[in-house]
Amino acid sequence: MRVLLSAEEIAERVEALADGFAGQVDDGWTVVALLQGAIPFAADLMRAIERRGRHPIYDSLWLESYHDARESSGKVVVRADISRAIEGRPALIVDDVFDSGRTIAYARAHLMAKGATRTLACAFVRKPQAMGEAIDAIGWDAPNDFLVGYGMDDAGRYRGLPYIAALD
Ligand SMILES: O=P(O)(O)OC[C@H]1O[C@H](OP(=O)(O)OP(=O)(O)O)[C@H](O)[C@@H]1O
Ligand SMILES: Nc1nc2[nH]cnc2c(=O)[nH]1
Repeated sequence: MRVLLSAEEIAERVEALADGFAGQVDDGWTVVALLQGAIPFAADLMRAIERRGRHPIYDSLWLESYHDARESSGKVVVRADISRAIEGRPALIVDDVFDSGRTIAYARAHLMAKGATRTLACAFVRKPQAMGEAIDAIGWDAPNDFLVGYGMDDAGRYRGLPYIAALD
């Protein structure tokens, strides 16, 4: 395992993202974390947003396309939907990694179909193949490795690593 981004570097980047969102994401917004991978990043980002005096609603949407594989199945499946009405509200989608872009594109379409007024999307990590795909904010541009840590898993393992590493 090669460590690529330390816990300290992650924390600095989360604060910078929260600074960027604090002017936009007010109490009328819903923050939607994409399970399972978004959990550590969403927890850090929500706390950073709350520290800036903003109190959006928190919800989560469980989407899956990789299962235990290192390549996307190409098909996004909803395992569990959001728990509150999103109709008439803007949503900030939060995910751990933006790779093909398929998961976030699906989440945007899903929330808009349920009546969200607009979506912003944020992933902590962007992989090279997602360059040019639609995303509103990212924390870090990663190399083209298979990554683990800070929410990212290998068959369910390593999600709790406080740093991001490449698996060789
Ligand atoms: O941009 P993409 O190519 O769609 O890849 C990104 C998605 O891949 C992972 O989800 P996964 O299906 O592995 O579920 P998980 O969140 O439970 O790990 C990750 O959490 C992102 O949601
Ligand atoms: N764990 C993990 N999940 C992903 N989903 C899309 N890209 C990745 C990656 O690099 N690592």
